[in-house]
Amino acid sequence: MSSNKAWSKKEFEERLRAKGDRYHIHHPFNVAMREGKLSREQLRGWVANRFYYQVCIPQKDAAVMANCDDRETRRRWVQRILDHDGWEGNAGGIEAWSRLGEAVGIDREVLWGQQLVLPGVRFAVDAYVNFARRAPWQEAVCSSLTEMFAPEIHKQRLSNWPKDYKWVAPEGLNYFRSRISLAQRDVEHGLEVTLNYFKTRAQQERALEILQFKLDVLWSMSDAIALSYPDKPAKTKQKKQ
Ligand SMILES: O=C(O)c1cc(C(=O)O)c2c(n1)C(=O)C(=O)c1cc(C(=O)O)[nH]c1-2
Repeated sequence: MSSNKAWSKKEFEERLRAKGDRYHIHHPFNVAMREGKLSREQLRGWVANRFYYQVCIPQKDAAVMANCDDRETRRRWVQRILDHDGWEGNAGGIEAWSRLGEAVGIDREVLWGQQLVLPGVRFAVDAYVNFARRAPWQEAVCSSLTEMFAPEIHKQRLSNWPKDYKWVAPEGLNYFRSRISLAQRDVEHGLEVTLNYFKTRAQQERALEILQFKLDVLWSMSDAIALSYPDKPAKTKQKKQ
């Protein structure tokens, strides 16, 4: 039966990439961000909540490594943890995100204390970390492939924030700048693992479901943030008495 035939690697990759139409780049909250429509409070809410994702990513990557029995893979994967946690002479991504927090005016203690992290964001991010703890490491690698779509969203922010959110200190944007090349490197490795591991058609379809799960994690985070930081109703002109 032809419908059960495995896709070629090329077609499999194309189907993974086609999932980009469900990326949070299309979420109404992100669309509003790109169109310069967010209030200071909304932008601060987003930065404070995304911080929880940032601090959990290295734990997620450590879970992948803990489950991985392949030394070569671990040697490459460990770099992801260092990218976020930093090392001597490099403060790392979490610190860069915390500079973004300062640039939008969030008190360092409030940010690091996770005081603004919403329950929905916590649930979504924790679901991702728990998936990486429990799944075979190759499945966890597959779930990181939303990063295929991340360079575009970082580029959007780099291009529109300086004109639409002039009140944000420019050095706050360094995190986005740093992630473009790192995401591309991560994706190269993630795709290599995924295209080799998911071989049969059923496995390839499972990979698409895993990617969808991760897209849903990101979408749910945006839903929770949008709900708690709603648009202000447009001001109506006061009638002169
Ligand atoms: O700003 C974003 O929209 C965005 C999205 C994603 C993603 O697609 O998962 C990541 C990042 N940023 C990011 O900065 C990052 O370090 C990262 C790591 C991972 C991952 O799943 O391992 N995703 C992402």
